[in-house]
Amino acid sequence: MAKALLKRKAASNAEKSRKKVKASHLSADDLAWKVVETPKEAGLGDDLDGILELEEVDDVEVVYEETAGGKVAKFNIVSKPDARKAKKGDERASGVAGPSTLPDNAVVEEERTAVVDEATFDSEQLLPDWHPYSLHPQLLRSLYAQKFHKPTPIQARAIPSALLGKDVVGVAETGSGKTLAYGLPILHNILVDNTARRAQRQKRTVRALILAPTRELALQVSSHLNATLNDIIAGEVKQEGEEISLPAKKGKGKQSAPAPSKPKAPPLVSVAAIVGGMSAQKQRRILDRGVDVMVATPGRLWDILQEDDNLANQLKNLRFLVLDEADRMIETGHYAELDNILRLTLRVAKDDTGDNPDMSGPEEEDRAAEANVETDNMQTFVFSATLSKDLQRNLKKKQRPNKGRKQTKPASTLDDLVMRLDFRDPEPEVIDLSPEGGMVSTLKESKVDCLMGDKDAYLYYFLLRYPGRSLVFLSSIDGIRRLMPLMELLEINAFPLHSQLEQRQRLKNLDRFKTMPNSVLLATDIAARGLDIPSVDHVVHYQIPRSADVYVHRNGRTARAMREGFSLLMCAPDERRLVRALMGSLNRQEEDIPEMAVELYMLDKLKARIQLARKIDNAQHKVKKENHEKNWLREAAEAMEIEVDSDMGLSSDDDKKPVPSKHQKKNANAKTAALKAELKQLLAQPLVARGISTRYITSGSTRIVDDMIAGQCSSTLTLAAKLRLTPHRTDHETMLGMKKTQAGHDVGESRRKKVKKQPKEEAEEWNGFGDIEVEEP
Ligand SMILES: Nc1ncnc2c1ncn2[C@@H]1O[C@H](COP(=O)(O)OP(=O)(O)OP(=O)(O)O)[C@@H](O)[C@H]1O
Repeated sequence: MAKALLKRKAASNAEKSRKKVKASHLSADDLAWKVVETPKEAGLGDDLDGILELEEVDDVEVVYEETAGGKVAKFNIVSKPDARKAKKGDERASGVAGPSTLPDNAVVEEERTAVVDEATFDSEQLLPDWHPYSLHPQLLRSLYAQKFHKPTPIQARAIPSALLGKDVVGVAETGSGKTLAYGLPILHNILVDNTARRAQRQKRTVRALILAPTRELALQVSSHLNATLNDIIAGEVKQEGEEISLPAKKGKGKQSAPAPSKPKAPPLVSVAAIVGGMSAQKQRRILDRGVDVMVATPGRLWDILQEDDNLANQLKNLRFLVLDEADRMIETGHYAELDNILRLTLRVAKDDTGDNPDMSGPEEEDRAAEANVETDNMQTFVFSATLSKDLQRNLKKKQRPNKGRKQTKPASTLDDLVMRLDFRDPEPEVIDLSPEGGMVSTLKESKVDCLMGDKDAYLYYFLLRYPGRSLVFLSSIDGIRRLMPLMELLEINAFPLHSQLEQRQRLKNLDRFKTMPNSVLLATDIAARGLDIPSVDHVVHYQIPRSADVYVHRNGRTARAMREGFSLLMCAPDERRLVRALMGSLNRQEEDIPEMAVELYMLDKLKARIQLARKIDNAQHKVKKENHEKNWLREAAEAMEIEVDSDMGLSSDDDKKPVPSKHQKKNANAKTAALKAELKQLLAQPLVARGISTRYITSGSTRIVDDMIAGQCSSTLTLAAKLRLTPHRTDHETMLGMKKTQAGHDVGESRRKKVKKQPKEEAEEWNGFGDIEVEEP
């Protein structure tokens, strides 16, 4: 600190001008303090118990703000110009490099894209692991730009087969890159094909249909594919025929006005998402313009298909059909729509005038071939992190039901669905890379046993104890509605995500969750599948998932693409049976999941806050509910031109209830306000771990800086004692006396002994996939 102050006083104007000062003012607590090492010569010894622990901070400029209460010190971080940028600047100034049209903040992109030059891009050298697939150069450049330097295991297995024209059923753990495993072969084929089509000025038709169970997943898949189509060549992001300057990074000052743009040429490959909750007209317009790859949810697509024969005809001639997360799709209540859509993709015998025949089954296929069935080369891809082993075996054995043979009852609706797909390939390639027990190796699982009524407190404890991005799964929308106001009252950044929210709101909440590093998404299982949110630190199962698959997919929102992740299962006594069953389906035991350590002393303190928040919520809820009912009644009565009080008799309930007088209302409001004030006070109090004195804390840390600037810290001891209050980097921000730790570090060992891991034959870089520790039965 002293260093910062001295620096400020010593800073010359010349020095200031060399530094780029950011305009944001920070408080002392926001600065990156580090402990000052005590010089040995001072003879103070090592064990000072923190009393003389000084902290300092570098590269901070102090500015004073005149306020009504007097002068207040604020701080600016001064960043030294980055050597690399400085060099660039020098070069520009000296005219060595030509003037750049890029904004300053695009320097990084400029460097990155410089090598992705269309003419000189050498995939053999730059992407040796991708090179053998001979993908379209546009895709290779994009993979390089996205830093996808090698294929993931599922991509390495699926892409070659798909490029050979085979049907593929791919099962691989969550976050393992399945989207591109099917996406790259599709885009490659269409890119090659479209170059020829464009030359012949042919109209676009849908050649790939990707069906996804939820709107969010469909939108995500479509943007993932679009990002892969973005051809990044030196200095610009370019979709074939389209020129866009690199987007400036968010929040980096003013952006220069866009240069007048040339009329946009259509992209070489067009990918569109057709999902519910968004303007159907707009989606129809997009379809009318022509789409190559359609990513859709079954419900909305079937709605459109019923009115659009042209589109239905296009789907009869698909080149690729994909079922992403097929197992979830049949659970979403859209089975009938899905079935109808899939019927359009069945092969039709040329002499067949009726409904589509069931062409599945090997015998039927042979007969069809003889009976002059229209041949086509549609490829079918089915991908999920969870597909039953039985289903995979049956697919291999080609035991698909057919008309002639006595049908054995399929094991599940999913088996039924997949078995009804009309694979053109007599032997679809079944690739199963799913790990034993369904869990990703970089995931740390844990469990906490608690009473049902204590789950709110445990959740609150967890969120405060381990700040980060936490995705909390609840089984019902009502549960989310109950928890949301509590979270708000407790000042937790929480957002809901469930099917009864408007689509716009769903996307907005998802976006907020994605962009805020310390936030909570309270979600139903619509968020369990496929969503690729970068850096979800924790998944919390507030309620036990209803099946093993759901458990796997929920957990799959964290620990993606080899990142570390953490999951917590909250288990009430009544739910233990479910947990045992859940683990049983995964061939595991309840003891396999280690217990999470909880600081019960801290938990008890939090319970007081929760109780108060519940009281406030109940009071507010009661008023809201009554108001809502009354308003509804009044509006209905007005619409019917009826007097509520007399004719409808609806007022009788109201009559029975004593109408609160103005005074009573005022009292109720005052009571809620008092409760809120009480909660606010509780929230403002530091949470202090057992055995820690609050002696220093109460003296307040924020004023220290002002004191120092005003020269009121006369003795070193006073200063040091006050400085002791500045939290150290490793100290927990809200729980004083506790260390900041990662959730995974506070988890005990699994109660089952682990067998020593066998040494692997060959170390792979992407080694988390399909690799799980073997445990004793
Ligand atoms: N070859 C690659 N190298 C590095 N990262 C990749 C590669 N391919 C895909 N990724 C990234 O990995 C992440 C997970 O990919 P994706 O969403 O396709 O996983 P998934 O297997 O479909 O997961 P889920 O089963 O949960 O749907 C994405 O952020 C994606 O950009």
